[in-house]
Amino acid sequence: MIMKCFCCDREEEEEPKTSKNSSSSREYPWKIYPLKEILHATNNFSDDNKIGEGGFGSVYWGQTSTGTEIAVKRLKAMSAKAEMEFALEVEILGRVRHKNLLGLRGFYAGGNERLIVYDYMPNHSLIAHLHGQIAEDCVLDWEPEDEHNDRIRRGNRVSRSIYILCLSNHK
Ligand SMILES: Nc1ncnc2c1ncn2[C@@H]1O[C@H](COP(=O)(O)OP(=O)(O)OP(=O)(O)O)[C@@H](O)[C@H]1O
Repeated sequence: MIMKCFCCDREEEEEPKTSKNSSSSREYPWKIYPLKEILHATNNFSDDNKIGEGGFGSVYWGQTSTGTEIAVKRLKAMSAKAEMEFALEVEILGRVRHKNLLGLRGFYAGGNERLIVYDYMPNHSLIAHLHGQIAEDCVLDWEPEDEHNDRIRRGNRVSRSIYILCLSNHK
């Protein structure tokens, strides 16, 4: 799934420095990570650091030497489909930058290893907020009471449509 919906209630933090490896025609705020740096940050992809599992690989929490928290997706098997997912994700997230979208910090590609480094999002995914314990604790009110609530309701409708789109793409 390319559209990454995380609930971002986060402070603005310093962007990673654009590396010499990044495109010179456009200043992308990502970098190509040395494998060593990612291994060090994730404690060699220790099971204790594992925070999730997706269709294409496992996601690990990590911390860089400067103390920045990161999430690293490690593609589990090299296949044409996985390679395509990797390329698309890096390409799209590398171009889009918004405080409510998951930020790409960089990637590593070498041998059979494909790693994508994101900002770590501690607030769980949109799906976790719409389902499960978090959803039970925080029920959205869909009923408009006044103009302000009506705007929120319309916003919720859009979010719902995006969510449904995400789900249908996910199948
Ligand atoms: N940047 C992140 N910060 C915190 N947790 C994350 C981050 N990225 C992924 N996760 C966790 O890892 C899980 C798996 O993420 P991943 O992106 O691999 O899967 P997905 O989007 O559900 O599926 P797909 O493989 O189809 O993209 C997420 O549900 C989430 O719990």
